[in-house]
Amino acid sequence: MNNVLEASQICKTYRDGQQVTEVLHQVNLTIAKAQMVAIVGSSGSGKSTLLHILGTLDTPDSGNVQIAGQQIAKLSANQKASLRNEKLGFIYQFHHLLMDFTAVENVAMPLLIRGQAPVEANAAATALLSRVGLAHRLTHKPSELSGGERQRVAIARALVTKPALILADEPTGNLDQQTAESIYQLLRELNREFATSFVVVTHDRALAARLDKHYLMTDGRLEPAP
Ligand SMILES: Nc1ncnc2c1ncn2[C@@H]1O[C@H](COP(=O)(O)OP(=O)(O)OP(=O)(O)O)[C@@H](O)[C@H]1O
Repeated sequence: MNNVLEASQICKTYRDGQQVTEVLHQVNLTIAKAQMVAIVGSSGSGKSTLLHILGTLDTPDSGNVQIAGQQIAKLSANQKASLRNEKLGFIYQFHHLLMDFTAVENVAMPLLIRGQAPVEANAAATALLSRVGLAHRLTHKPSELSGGERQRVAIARALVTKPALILADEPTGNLDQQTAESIYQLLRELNREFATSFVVVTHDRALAARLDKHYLMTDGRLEPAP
């Protein structure tokens, strides 16, 4: 099985009293191993909602999500948490790094949660931080790093468990053009090196056009870009 993710006929509606908002309408998405896919769309079109559903952090009203061959709807909360820890990595625009911990500690955290010994976890985190160009920032805390450096720490943290699929919400969102370019180059290198698949939600159409496949989200409908 070469598909890391298969989502079919995903629907999601929010109800607030009388008001019904259909946020996702019969969305289909398939991601192959080592494929990088972009989703572009205007604000409020449903991109983050879809990303949360693909990441098993939210449930669709109907439709199926399969990750690494497993039907998400059949899993318990604990099984979903294990699947997230083993198969998925998350990168957010605002990093969500732990502010009281150093770069190495932030990156080692997912391995420690898995039960890996601290010495090994720190060695793996150090190697990956060096790989993303932060060998000289290992013991810095997030407040002592630039925006681009923090994003690199977040990328290293997402990759340290060698996930099959990384879900990235605006990974270059609040960065200047040059830093955004270097983050794109880094994601592409890591994609080639580890055969990691990516779903990247972005407003940056130039970035989207450089990924392997590019979709447009319009009012909850996902279509391949022309
Ligand atoms: N918990 C919720 N309850 C009600 N409506 C919601 C909820 N979460 C999201 N929405 C609505 O769903 C729609 C899609 O939101 P979503 O965050 O997925 O959009 P987006 O495409 O990611 O936007 P942006 O680019 O601004 O982040 C929006 O109209 C939003 O107001």
